[in-house]
Amino acid sequence: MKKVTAFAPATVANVSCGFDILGFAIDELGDQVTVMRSDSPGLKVTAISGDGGKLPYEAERNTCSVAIQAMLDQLGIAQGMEIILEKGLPLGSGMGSSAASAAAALVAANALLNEPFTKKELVPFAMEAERVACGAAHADNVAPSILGGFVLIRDYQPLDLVKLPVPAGLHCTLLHPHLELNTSDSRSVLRKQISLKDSTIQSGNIAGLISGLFLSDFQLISRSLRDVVAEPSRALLIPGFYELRENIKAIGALGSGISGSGPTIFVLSPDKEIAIMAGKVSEDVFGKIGLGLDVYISEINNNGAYLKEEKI
Ligand SMILES: Nc1ncnc2c1ncn2[C@@H]1O[C@H](COP(=O)(O)OP(=O)(O)O)[C@@H](O)[C@H]1O
Ligand SMILES: N[C@@H](CCOP(=O)(O)O)C(=O)O
Repeated sequence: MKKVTAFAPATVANVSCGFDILGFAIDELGDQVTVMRSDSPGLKVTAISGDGGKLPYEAERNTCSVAIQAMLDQLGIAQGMEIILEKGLPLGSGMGSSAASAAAALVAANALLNEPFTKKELVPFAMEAERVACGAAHADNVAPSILGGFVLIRDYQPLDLVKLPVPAGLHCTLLHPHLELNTSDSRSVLRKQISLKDSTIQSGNIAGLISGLFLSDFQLISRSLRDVVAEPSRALLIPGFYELRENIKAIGALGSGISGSGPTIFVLSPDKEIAIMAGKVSEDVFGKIGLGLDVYISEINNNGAYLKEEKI
């Protein structure tokens, strides 16, 4: 096999109460990466589209090549490869953009090398790419982008990933106001210490959210979508955030929160109709503020990154 293309989806990290330890994958939106064997040594990013000319071509800085290099280092081989990135995700949006590039690159390169790794084993390589993109090797975007569904990172050392069930009917609305927030900047505004009281509240909510997913209990999910760790500092960077939350609750959505480090806001709904209504309500809120908005409606994507094309 000489050339492989893979797609990896956008993701919602944190899901309110799961800072750095929970994320889920979205349908359709994502990045596509083609990887080709090359006779010349090293990894070369040869084309990038859809990024407005903003992303780096240097192999040490692009998350596609950083992730593949980590994989090759583990295998102890020096296979040369050319990489083409088709960026489908907006940058600095909170939808796991750097993660989707790395996830697609890894799934393609793994296929090119006849699958030496399982999908789960690819996650640590993608985490190295996150370290380069935002300074922290967090897995709550890369794990769901590769594996699909809701993924819990029970521990980082050693990495312990748990795929969680997805209740039937659960829908997500992603509201992307036209602002750019860098993950590293949004991490720098976070408090370094939290109180015992906040730690108790956050633990109760993450346990409640995970129980709600297992029990398909929408009301329990709704009560648990609360974040006292990251949201209080980050919501200040997103105009309309709290007004939107009130309007969303009024239409019967389960709740809303910051997607990853923002500015995108995610809304979880028990069905598609409410998910669509959530988009309409948000257009009003952001229209009043004078901010452009993109709305995406999706079920939870339970499959994650996949191969699109292989050429012998
Ligand atoms: N393929 C890529 N290679 C290198 N940097 C990337 C790539 N894709 C996105 N980035 C950059 O990584 C940084 C962090 O992005 P990311 O963590 O994905 O933010 P978000 O998920 O909020 O869009 C951003 O500055 C973004 O431009
Ligand atoms: N847990 C991370 C998630 C960052 O997600 P992104 O999509 O904004 O990169 C954090 O909260 O910093």
